[in-house]
Amino acid sequence: MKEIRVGLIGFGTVGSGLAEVLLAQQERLEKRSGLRIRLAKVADINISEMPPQFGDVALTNDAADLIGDPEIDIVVELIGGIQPAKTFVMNAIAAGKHVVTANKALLSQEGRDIFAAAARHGVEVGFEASVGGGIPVIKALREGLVANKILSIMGIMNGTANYILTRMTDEGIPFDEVLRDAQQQGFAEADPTYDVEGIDTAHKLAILMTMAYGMNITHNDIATEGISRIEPVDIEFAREFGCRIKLLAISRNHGDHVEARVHATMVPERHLLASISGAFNAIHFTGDMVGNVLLYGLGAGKMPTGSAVAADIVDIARNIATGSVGRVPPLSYLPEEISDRKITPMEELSCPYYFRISAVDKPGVLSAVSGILSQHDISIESVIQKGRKQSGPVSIVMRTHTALESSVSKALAEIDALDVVAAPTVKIRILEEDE
Ligand SMILES: NC(=O)C1=CN([C@@H]2O[C@H](COP(=O)(O)OP(=O)(O)OC[C@H]3O[C@@H](n4cnc5c(N)ncnc54)[C@H](OP(=O)(O)O)[C@@H]3O)[C@@H](O)[C@H]2O)C=CC1
Ligand SMILES: N[C@@H](CC=O)C(=O)O
Ligand code: NA
Repeated sequence: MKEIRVGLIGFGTVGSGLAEVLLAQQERLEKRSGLRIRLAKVADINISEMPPQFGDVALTNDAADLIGDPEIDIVVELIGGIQPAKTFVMNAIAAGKHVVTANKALLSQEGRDIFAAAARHGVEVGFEASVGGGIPVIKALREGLVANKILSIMGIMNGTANYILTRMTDEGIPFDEVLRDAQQQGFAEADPTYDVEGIDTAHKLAILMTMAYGMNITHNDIATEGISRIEPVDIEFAREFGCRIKLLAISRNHGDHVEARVHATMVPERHLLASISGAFNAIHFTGDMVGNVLLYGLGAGKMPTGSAVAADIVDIARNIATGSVGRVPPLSYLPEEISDRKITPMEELSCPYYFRISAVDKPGVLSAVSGILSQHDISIESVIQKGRKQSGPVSIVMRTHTALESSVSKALAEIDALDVVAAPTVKIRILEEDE
């Protein structure tokens, strides 16, 4: 049986998960591929000894030693971050090795260089684990939906943020405590700001948009807000409005321009995405031929992500064995067909909004606020003002009808400048039930 040798850089959460998947599924993979896929070498800066079940796997602390090893066919990068990950990936490609990575930060920022180098050197780059963890979303988009114009992408793409919001909503656990728990479970990024500020979701949306629309885009082109300003009180008010708060990635293809945004969103309880809990992700595509497709599964964690990395390794191993390397373009479109597209300015977005205004409880405040909103053509659907306080600000909560983002920004700047307003207004966009 032909053997394909894998070299793994980074034996952390996902790296050790991959090693366990390859060991546990060795026979199954042989039956399915006719190949022996062997983890031959691991490079990790801090590990001095491999766990006993991986006793026959060589260990080094120097990634260069693994990349330069002529025995290795596929180099798997699982250290995360931009550098030295990019150097390792580029050196592996230059050495004629195929590469698999779960590193969405790297691909969304440096993907152009990496895919161009891979094409020049005739090697493959697998990145299934970079979006949706264990969910086969990359393969579904690239191969299953190849006969569709993709009209929209919408989803929950960060397990940590969804885990935090779910436990805050269902169990009332404070933000910091749930974040620590997500870190202990290995869901969070090395810098968890990426998870809670929406940056990781923007990395993933950029990768999907490149593949869906054949466009050049990095996460820097995506309007991004996170969940760090969401307080338990917002979760309570969302419940009163019949919604749950989710961190959504939203992109719509308008032909000559495309929408791309990541932000906390109030999702009506009857919407499919409202029921996605914990570290689960759900990614919804609309294709012009197929209609709606929803992919659901664990978006983070050792074994699900290890399973996605293993799937890429098997794909590449099969291509090596059958002499069909490069059969499927990694980004779905031929490289020369990937072009620049205009991104819709955020100011042109229209949707209903939730505002939580912290104001001193004095007569006339509500009319001052409504006056400003009406001057900017923003009409209020409902208002909640709870209790009266002797001192300190109270929350005035409003749900608006559909309003233009640029008008909302101007109105909130005026509202926040009022003497009676004590803190910047919290704004959350609301998804409509049929979106
Ligand atoms: N965790 C998850 O659920 C998911 C993670 N990903 C992505 O997978 C990648 C890996 O994440 P994860 O496994 O969680 O990260 P971890 O931090 O758990 O693992 C990274 C490992 O790489 C080691 N390392 C760091 N620098 C080097 C180096 N220069 N040479 C060799 N080894 C090095 C680290 O050592 P040390 O700890 O000492 O720094 C650590 O053991 C990231 O790109 C992440 O975004 C994708 C999907 C899901
Ligand atoms: N930190 C990420 C890991 C997977 O991509 C997440 O929480 O989703
Ligand atoms: Na995936």
